[in-house]
Amino acid sequence: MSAVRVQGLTRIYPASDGEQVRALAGVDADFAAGTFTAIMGPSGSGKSTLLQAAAGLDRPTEGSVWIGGTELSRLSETQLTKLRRGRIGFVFQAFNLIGALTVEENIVLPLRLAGTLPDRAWLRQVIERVGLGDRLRHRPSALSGGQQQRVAIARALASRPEVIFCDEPTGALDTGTAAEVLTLLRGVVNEHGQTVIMVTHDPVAASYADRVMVLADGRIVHDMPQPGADRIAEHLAALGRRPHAATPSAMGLSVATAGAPR
Ligand SMILES: Nc1ncnc2c1ncn2[C@@H]1O[C@H](COP(=O)(O)OP(=O)(O)OP(=O)(O)O)[C@@H](O)[C@H]1O
Repeated sequence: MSAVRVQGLTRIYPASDGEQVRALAGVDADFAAGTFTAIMGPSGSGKSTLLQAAAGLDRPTEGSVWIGGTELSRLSETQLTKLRRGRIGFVFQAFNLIGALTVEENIVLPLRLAGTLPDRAWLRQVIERVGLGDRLRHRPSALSGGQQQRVAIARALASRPEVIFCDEPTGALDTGTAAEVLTLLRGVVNEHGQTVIMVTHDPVAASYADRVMVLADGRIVHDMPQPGADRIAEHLAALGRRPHAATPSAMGLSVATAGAPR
């Protein structure tokens, strides 16, 4: 069963010089329920655009997106908002927590916005999983970066969504804290059967996934079962050597030495 499917996904942006930017050029992909996928590729290859379209945050120029059995282009803006609040979770690099609210209030905010009552037993599990039970009354500013990202993950999980989309969730974290956050995402897939789709530049982060998809120029150029951090880095470095492709430094390449515990 697919948690997310995209077909013929094309996104064209108007550019300031009157030209057009083809950020996605007909992407087909199927993300099975209960799997963890990393989306990688050079800067400007279309990763965030793919994530935004697949998550219903942006409407594609052409093509279709399904979340479970629901095709997004058939939905009104109100229906799309409802679907995003109930069936999708988001985690961003910049945490995006509300400073005036406590940790607990941040976690339940999407449920309040959706006007739904929290499933108390599920929330307890989520809070226990992210290890923030003793921080619920704190403001986000009193927490470390890793703890703030764990609040953001708990918030993404609060509605018990089918899919969690993450855009560079460890981009602002040090290596050790990043490993904790990635282990948490891995556990969400292994133990709760949720689906995680994560954009990352980091081969070590990608090595926590079941599958690695690499984009270049708005197309999928590699789609492989977890090959390990070293192989991922090699694939990315090879892409960087192609004519006209982004340089390895623009890809934020780091030399990967460690694989991830699964
Ligand atoms: N709102 C926009 N308006 C115009 N062009 C855009 C817009 N958003 C993205 N683009 C262009 O679309 C292409 C793909 O951008 P996207 O952000 O998806 O790439 P990315 O792979 O996520 O890059 P990065 O790794 O640097 O975040 C780029 O050429 C970018 O400049």
